[in-house]
Amino acid sequence: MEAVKVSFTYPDGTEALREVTLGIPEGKRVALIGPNGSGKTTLFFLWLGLFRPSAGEVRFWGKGLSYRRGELEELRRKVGLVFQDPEDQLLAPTVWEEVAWGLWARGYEGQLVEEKVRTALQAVELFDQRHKPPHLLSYGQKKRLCLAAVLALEPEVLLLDEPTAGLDPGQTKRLLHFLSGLKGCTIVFSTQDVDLAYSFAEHLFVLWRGRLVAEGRPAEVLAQADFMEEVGLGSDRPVVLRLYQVLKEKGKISPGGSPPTRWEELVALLEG
Ligand SMILES: Nc1ncnc2c1ncn2[C@@H]1O[C@H](COP(=O)(O)OP(=O)(O)OP(=O)(O)O)[C@@H](O)[C@H]1O
Repeated sequence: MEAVKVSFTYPDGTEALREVTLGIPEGKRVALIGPNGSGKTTLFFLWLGLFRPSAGEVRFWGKGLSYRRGELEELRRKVGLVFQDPEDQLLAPTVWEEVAWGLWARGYEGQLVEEKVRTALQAVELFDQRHKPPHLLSYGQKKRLCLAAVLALEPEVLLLDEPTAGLDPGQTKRLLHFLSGLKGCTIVFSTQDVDLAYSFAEHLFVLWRGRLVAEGRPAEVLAQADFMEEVGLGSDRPVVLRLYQVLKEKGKISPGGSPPTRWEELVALLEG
């Protein structure tokens, strides 16, 4: 998925994106990081063809979007978006139907629907709640239900808008573990959390005031404290990276190799 010199201005005149050019590497976990209002959600909507750019071109694996109805339907079969706010996505009377709905809309029936719904709900630990109305779920459960509804459709590309916002640490850990196991799926997630971007993304894009201001490997981009401060993401480097650098300076960890991205890896390095 690519954006080529994409600009987007809302009808009220707010310029949300200006000349953004970026390409999502296929099959990778990719973070879009930026402070509030930097244009992350707008970019997701453009990728899904919900908005058309004011200038520039949105491409899906090299092909520019034409916005014809059939093409948009095809695009939305391949690209799944999980909204930041679950209330924007949930519409069915029960948890089970919330997941089944998208499958029915695609012509799936009977036992196949049963199986796909069960698998998706079990993946997000909500199968036991399948008879409940979604509005009675907790916020974190609603977020996981939205993910299940999209996962059941087996998208090639998963767009996750702030996937861990509002989840407790246990849920966050299990969600990331689950997402790491989705082989072959390109995952693009938006966040303002440098620790999340560092530990989970393989590639990273930094948006600031609607512009793309950096991209690269998380360990390289997020290590630049002054730059991160300038673009409104605070001067704190990711905790694991910071500790690794301090321990290396103090000679507690032998130099060489790439920095660890998770606590477990840092501890393993310390234990030598
Ligand atoms: N419907 C709209 N009409 C007018 N302006 C909008 C609309 N939606 C978003 N904006 C503006 O567009 C800019 C980009 O918003 P967007 O939601 O894409 O940012 P974001 O990076 O996803 O922010 P957050 O991290 O807060 O979710 C902001 O200035 C926002 O106020």
